Amino acid sequence: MQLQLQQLLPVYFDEAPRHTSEVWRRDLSFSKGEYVKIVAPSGSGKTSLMHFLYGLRNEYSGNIVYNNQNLRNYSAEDIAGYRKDHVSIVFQNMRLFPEQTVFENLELKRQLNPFHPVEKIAEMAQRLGIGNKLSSKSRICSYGEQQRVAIIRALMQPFDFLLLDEPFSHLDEVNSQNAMQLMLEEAKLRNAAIIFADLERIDYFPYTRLFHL
Ligand SMILES: Nc1ncnc2c1ncn2[C@@H]1O[C@H](COP(=O)(O)OP(=O)(O)OP(=O)(O)O)[C@@H](O)[C@H]1O
Repeated sequence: MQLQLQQLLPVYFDEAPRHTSEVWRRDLSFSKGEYVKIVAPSGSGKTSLMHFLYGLRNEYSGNIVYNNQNLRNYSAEDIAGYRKDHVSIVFQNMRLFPEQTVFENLELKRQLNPFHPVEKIAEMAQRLGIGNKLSSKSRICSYGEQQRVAIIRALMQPFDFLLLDEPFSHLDEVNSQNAMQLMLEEAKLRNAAIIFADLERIDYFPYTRLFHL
């Protein structure tokens, strides 16, 4: 299982300033089991990159190739299958259903392609300190609580690659470390890779490769 970036560049970026990037306009290949840290100052295209890799947007030159298949050639059905089985994401802006409860947000995701039994939802919520929020509508949860829900939601499905777009922006150090530990355990269970994009280096992500965007 390989995810390849071939000379990738957002179409809305100027070419000139990008020569310093270790990601844009490069040929890179990520494999299952790798922990990849991408340090990305604000505005360097972190969210763009994550959305491209998730198959949400394709305003880029170059190619993204998953297991020798170019994402550009995927049908809508192929993209749905790619997201269901192979790649999961924690969005920077969470994207929960505001009128659904925390439990419903998680269970909706779980039912699409169950990797864990339903009991795991409460177990993970307890572990991240939001066990008492399961029956609250997600819109009334704090940003930090919503971020933990978004993290657990990403772990409800199978994946080979877990994409993290500033997943701890609303969390304190202790909560971030707990959530990181859970994601590492879940990645290990699947022998999956983690691609973690953030503004800065953080100590508690044991990356095996480091890139500056
Ligand atoms: N669809 C688009 N069309 C034109 N410009 C865009 C588009 N999407 C993003 N940009 C621009 O590209 C740059 C990078 O945006 P992006 O959201 O990827 O950055 P980021 O590194 O995630 O930033 P932040 O850390 O501040 O969230 C920004 O200047 C943004 O305005």
